[in-house]
Amino acid sequence: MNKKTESKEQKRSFRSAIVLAGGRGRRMGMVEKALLEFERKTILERLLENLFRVVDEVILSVRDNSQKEKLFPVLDKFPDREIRFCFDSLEDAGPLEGIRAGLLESRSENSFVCAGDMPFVNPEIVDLLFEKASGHDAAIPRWEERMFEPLHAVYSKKMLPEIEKAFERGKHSVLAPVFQMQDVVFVEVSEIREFDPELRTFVNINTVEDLENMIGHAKEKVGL
Ligand SMILES: Nc1nc2c(ncn2[C@@H]2O[C@H](COP(=O)(O)OP(=O)(O)OP(=O)(O)O)[C@@H](O)[C@H]2O)c(=O)[nH]1
Ligand SMILES: [Mg+2]
Repeated sequence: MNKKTESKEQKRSFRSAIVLAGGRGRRMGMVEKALLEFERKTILERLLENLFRVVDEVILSVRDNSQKEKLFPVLDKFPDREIRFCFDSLEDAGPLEGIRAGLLESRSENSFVCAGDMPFVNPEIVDLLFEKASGHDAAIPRWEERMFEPLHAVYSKKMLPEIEKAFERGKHSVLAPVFQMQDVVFVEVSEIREFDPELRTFVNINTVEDLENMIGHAKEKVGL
């Protein structure tokens, strides 16, 4: 680490990331997507390596204890890092429930939230989103009018009461509480492209085809 990076890190406040991993991976055939491996590393390990360049703790948002046990071995790869688990209260309520559990567990006012099936999350973009969110309720990438990346965004704890209200109204979309918050910063994808021209940071793996497209022969390696 050079002096410039060191002084930048000293200045900033404690940062948390929440990795959503409580889904069932139905479109992939019920696999644990975070544990898919290519080039000898799981998606989760890659993601944690990238996140720990810019955050101080990571919360793995899982549905229950048996899922925690499956993901637990990844902690061995990060012996000096702060990694905790949180659990859904509502069963199969989707990513919004995972965000709620994560924000409750987070030690920071602002947390970067991403899906656990994103192998190429770019630390520079995470850094940018934290900077944009500072003093605001959230910072969310926006493609164009009403197209967003809500599972690659920074949220403050102010989202929590809005999540409660959304659930009370029977709304489970992540954007439902977002649009109720007063001070959300939208970060244009054109700005993100300056750091990540191919926007690999948003890549997520939903289907076997996604996996094949991304890593060519990975299909063989994971035995699908
Ligand atoms: N904690 C938690 N995370 C979830 C839940 N549902 C989805 N996620 C996570 O949210 C992210 C985005 O969800 P999807 O891409 O739909 O993943 P998925 O639900 O496993 O996949 P499908 O079953 O194919 O929809 C993934 O990282 C999931 O693991 C949930 O009920 N609880
Ligand atoms: Mg899903």
